[in-house]
Amino acid sequence: MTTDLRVLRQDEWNGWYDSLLRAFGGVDESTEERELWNELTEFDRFLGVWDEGGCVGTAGAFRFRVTVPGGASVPAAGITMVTVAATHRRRGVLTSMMRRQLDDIRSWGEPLAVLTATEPAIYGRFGYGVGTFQVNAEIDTSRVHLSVPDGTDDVRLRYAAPADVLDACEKVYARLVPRRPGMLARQPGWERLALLDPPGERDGASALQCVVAERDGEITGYARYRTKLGWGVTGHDGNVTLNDLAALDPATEAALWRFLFGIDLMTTLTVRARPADDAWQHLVSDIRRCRPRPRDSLYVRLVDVGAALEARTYQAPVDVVFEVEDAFCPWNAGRWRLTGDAKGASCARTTDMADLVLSVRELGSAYLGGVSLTALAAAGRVRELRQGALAEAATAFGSAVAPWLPHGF
Ligand SMILES: CC(=O)SCCNC(=O)CCNC(=O)[C@H](O)C(C)(C)COP(=O)(O)OP(=O)(O)OC[C@H]1O[C@@H](n2cnc3c(N)ncnc32)[C@H](O)[C@@H]1OP(=O)(O)O
Repeated sequence: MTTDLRVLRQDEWNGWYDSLLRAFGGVDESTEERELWNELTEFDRFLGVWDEGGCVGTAGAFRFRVTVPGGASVPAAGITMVTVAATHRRRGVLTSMMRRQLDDIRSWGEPLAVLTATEPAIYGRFGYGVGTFQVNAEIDTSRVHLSVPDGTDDVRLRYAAPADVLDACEKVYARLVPRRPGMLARQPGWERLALLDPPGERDGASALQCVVAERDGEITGYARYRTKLGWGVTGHDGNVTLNDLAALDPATEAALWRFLFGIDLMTTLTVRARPADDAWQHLVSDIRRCRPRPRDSLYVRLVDVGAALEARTYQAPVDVVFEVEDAFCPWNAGRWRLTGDAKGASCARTTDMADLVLSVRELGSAYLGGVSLTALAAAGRVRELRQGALAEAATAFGSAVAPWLPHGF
């Protein structure tokens, strides 16, 4: 099979995007969403594979910055829109795009690549490890109650049209980005994703609604959500679905959750893609009736092991030699000495004996502090050669705040 893999041209985008939608199950997307993705496409970083004029492969790499433990904002390629036409599957087209992408990302000097996967089994072979988990929940708000902290009553809530307060909400989001590993610094344009609200995709629910929280005249948080009223034999049976919520302090956080729990005629609150350590889980009277479920979220690939490990800090002093296996990006393979603490780190090639043996995929999983090296060792995926090195590294790599990806891409 001879196919042509090359950078996407602007005049090819429509056919390229149609091919992508077909591979994602023939999604019928709104014009509004299509136009937004077209605007967000970074043409110099998007690839297409062509067979006799037809598009059979798509892949992109957004120019992102992701927060790492310690608060630094590190360049990361946001891998997206990866598809291969069903007519051309299992012939190595995906592998050829992954090869080209990772070589490109290395040449751009970006130490990380990140993605969310339609199927978790796809990307491990290319060195991506699951680095963050999210929590989904179906909360029975007719039975579950909240205990809120002092100060909650000082927070004022008001309804606002989502577009009218977009800039103010984005400022709140931007203040939260350095506080939590995994959060993405949003480039101009990306905030509009949160406003997408095509009537055809509401499934009987309301248009997007927004409530902002204020204290002393300043916006300190917001929630965007939809409501869907239903009636059962016992009466009202409505559902609230939360799209996103951000709060700068505990009182604001509690005020917003109390609002969502208390909307009249609603008996359930559906929560998607929240941080693993989200505060509401500790405000509720009955976590079991909230049915929290973890799900894999952001996959992380260290494209440059040395630069990536140096870019974050470590919550306890660490001095270990890793033997890294990386068949797909062999420039990472070999021994690296990492020394670091909460102030900074250095990571360089070494000929010293290895303390821990692992593949780049495990390093990707542990990188943001959301997956423990000890757990990976218990699964046989990290081997300890020097006694004590595992506990030392596992403690150092941890994060006081659970890493979290705030939105898809
Ligand atoms: C970041 C994102 O965009 S995630 C979106 C991923 N895309 C989708 O889910 C859209 C629907 N699926 C597809 O488009 C395609 O099936 C793809 C992209 C997942 C795979 O494309 P292909 O060109 O068929 O993959 P390719 O032939 O290069 O396979 C490489 C290897 O991965 C394996 N593989 C491919 N797809 C899968 C899968 N879904 N699950 C498990 N293994 C897989 C292949 O078996 C092969 O293994 P091998 O090297 O041991 O033989």
